[in-house]
Amino acid sequence: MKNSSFKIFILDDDVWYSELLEYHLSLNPDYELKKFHSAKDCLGSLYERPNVLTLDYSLPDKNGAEVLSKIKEQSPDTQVIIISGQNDVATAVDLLKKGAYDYIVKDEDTPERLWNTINKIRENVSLREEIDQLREEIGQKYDFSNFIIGNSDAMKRVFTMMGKAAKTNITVSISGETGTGKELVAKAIHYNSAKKKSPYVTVNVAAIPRELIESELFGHEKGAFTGAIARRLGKFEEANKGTIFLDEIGELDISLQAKLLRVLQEKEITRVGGNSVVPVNTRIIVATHKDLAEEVKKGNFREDLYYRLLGLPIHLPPLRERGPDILVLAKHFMDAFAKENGLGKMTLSTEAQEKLLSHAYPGNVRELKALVELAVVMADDNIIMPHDINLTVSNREVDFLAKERTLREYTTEIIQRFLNKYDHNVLLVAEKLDVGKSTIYRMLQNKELVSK
Ligand SMILES: Nc1ncnc2c1ncn2[C@@H]1O[C@H](COP(=O)(O)OP(=O)(O)OP(=O)(O)O)[C@@H](O)[C@H]1O
Repeated sequence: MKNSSFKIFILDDDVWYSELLEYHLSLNPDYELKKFHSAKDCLGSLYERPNVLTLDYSLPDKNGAEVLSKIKEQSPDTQVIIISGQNDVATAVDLLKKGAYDYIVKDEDTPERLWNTINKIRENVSLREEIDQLREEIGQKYDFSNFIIGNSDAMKRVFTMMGKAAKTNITVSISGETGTGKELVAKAIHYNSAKKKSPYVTVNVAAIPRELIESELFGHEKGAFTGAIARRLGKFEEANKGTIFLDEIGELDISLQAKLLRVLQEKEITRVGGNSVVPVNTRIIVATHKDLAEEVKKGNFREDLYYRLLGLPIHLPPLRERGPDILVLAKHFMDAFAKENGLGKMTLSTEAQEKLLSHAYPGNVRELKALVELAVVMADDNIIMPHDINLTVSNREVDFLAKERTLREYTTEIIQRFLNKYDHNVLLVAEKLDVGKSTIYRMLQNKELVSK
């Protein structure tokens, strides 16, 4: 039990009787007992929040029902047990309706009955505490700052947007390069929202063959097509009252885009091969690594659907723009992997840190995680050295040049990489690259570069 001490107030103007109750209850050393002989004194001490209060119904200074309502007002969690000289059923029913926990008539069995009732209350209190604690633990598990790592300004902005998204049911569109954590963000929004106890269903639009996607999303009736041997519910129905996460939404076939738009507008679906409409109440989160606005311009994505889905946009910056987060994440993955594999405490050498900072991470966080895990396996003496980090899998120069950019974009990227590498020491970076420090300051001010 979490609270070993359990506070009980005994309110009875009969001094002898209250001492009798006190004597019986004091047999349990966990009970902290206090006696009061007037309603006024007792009500004045309610700030101590007793767990239980035994209330003599006929007090000289106040009627029992009145005292009960004051207690419920001032200390709603206190359980009140009425102790009455008379067996008056109508009064008992009335008091129980007003929130009393039990009504006990004074006779030779009273102490015994009181003892049992209090034990029952105590059990309930400890169960409630346990439930509260479990709820808190679940909340913490999904509290995004615990499992989405990042202290950079860019990630702080993402956390702020996530907080706003979690408070309402607004549609959320998450953009960002591959491996930046889009799916992680979607999940965290769901588990921090009011829908957290309802289903969270993921559909990777790109992974489902074109001819199956409609039935996957909206379900089908028996005999709708060859092979449809039974009715099957679609992901939208599965996610009813919860959240559906449509990953890679940019890959949705244009013919299905119209159907999805209709579902969003009407808030109902029709299963493939069916006639009846099924209402759905699902929060939608979509993600894409594509620039959807660009896809709209190219005619690959419907403009009306684009605006429907845009909702609250959250952009996940590429890892190379998160500055010091690279090392924070690397250490997180290193510790987690070492712990999972019982390898003891690992250290990342300064040279290894420099090597990690100088890489561009086209695969973003996913790539960093894989690199670090391999490095932990390769490391001798629990220290990761530069040669344990295998960057050849994705040659950084090739990556850097693969995507054609303007000279200005290259310049920005180079300065950003140097800033990351040299702990955002502007003077040092200006010296190393032989550019004016005011150029760097100006670019930081214009948010072309990301500061720490
Ligand atoms: N900020 C972060 N903190 C901790 N782990 C992260 C973070 N971002 C991403 N990850 C981890 O990196 C991996 C890739 O993340 P995720 O699958 O969410 O990316 P994604 O953007 O959805 O990728 P894709 O575009 O390929 O679907 C996962 O293992 C995820 O747990």
